[in-house]
Amino acid sequence: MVVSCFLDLASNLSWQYQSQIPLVDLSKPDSRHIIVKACEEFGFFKVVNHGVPLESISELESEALSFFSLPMSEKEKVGPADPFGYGSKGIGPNGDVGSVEYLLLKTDHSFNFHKLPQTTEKFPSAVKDYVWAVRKMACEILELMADGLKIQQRNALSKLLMDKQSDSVFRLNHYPPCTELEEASGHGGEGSRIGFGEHTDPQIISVLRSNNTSGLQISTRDGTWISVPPDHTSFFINVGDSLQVMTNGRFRSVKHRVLANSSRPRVSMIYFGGPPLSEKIIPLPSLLAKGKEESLYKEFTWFEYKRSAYSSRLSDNRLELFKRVAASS
Ligand SMILES: C=C1C[C@]23C[C@@]1(O)CC[C@H]2[C@@]12CC[C@H](O)[C@@](C)(C(=O)O1)[C@H]2[C@@H]3C(=O)O
Ligand SMILES: O=C(O)CCC(=O)C(=O)O
Ligand SMILES: [Fe+2]
Repeated sequence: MVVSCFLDLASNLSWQYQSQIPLVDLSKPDSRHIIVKACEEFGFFKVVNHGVPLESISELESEALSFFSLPMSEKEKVGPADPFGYGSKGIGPNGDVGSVEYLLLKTDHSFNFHKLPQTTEKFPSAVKDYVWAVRKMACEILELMADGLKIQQRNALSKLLMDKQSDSVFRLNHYPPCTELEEASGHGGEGSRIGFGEHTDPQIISVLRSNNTSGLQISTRDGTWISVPPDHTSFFINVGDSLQVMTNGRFRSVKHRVLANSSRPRVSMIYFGGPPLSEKIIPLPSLLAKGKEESLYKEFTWFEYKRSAYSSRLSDNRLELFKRVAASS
């Protein structure tokens, strides 16, 4: 009986990996095991049967497209991104650039949309509904992770996103299409036009959804880049640096990037679930309790990690600074 359950799970897992990207069906009872395996191996997986209403997704996509098609002078009224607001090409404060324009928002709805024209009047409520639904799904996934890791307190991770003080962020990215001229001049080849340079996300969990345009790639453990086939009806989950620390390195934060080589525009919407600023980012006690395992990381708060992240370049390994130096035996 035990053996047959194990075989069922194993054959199920190999099926899940056929497209290289782990696939999690949230309606299936075994999803917690697939989530844990995917977070250990890739720090990344695709989610179907997620329960986020399709109307709320398409409503936001159409509002985002209307925003990005406004004249530059209108978009600049809610810029520059410092870090919140509209930004074009420049990513973060330290000189990183990409073929992308974006709108970066706090999830507390404090962003001032009033400077935008009347045509965008439905934009704030579309963001609000979408963020609410996606946060709910992110919490469900974090609870399945806790189950899969056999952590007794199911909400040990999700409570951080539900906290009123949660420091979560929402980002809309627009990658303009590659022009015929660029394609003719040899652009469009592997790595030639960076939309968003390689990086890991600093938070706990990121929930990404894009239109049907390709571009997203993830790095595997051995450093190979694999392209993520786009699927506008699904979500993609990234393990962030904070979750890597909270699982004491058992889950890995995934390195990813976007190549903007397509002749069609790419629009993506990403919810970055973060803890309150004062939260200590330390391994979950039950993951350390069993054996002699010690934390691989120094103790720090989310505020300290974020401050350090914002003084780093996009591709820096930000966790390196927070690693404990192993005691020599
Ligand atoms: C270069 C940078 C942009 C970033 C802040 C940073 O200094 C390093 C982390 C970057 C990142 C990556 C994930 C998210 O897109 C983001 C909003 C975040 O929290 O960390 C961005 C930051 C940004 O664009 O402000
Ligand atoms: O736009 C995308 O598909 C990914 C962007 C990203 O990784 C980010 O905004 O952190
Ligand atoms: Fe990212």
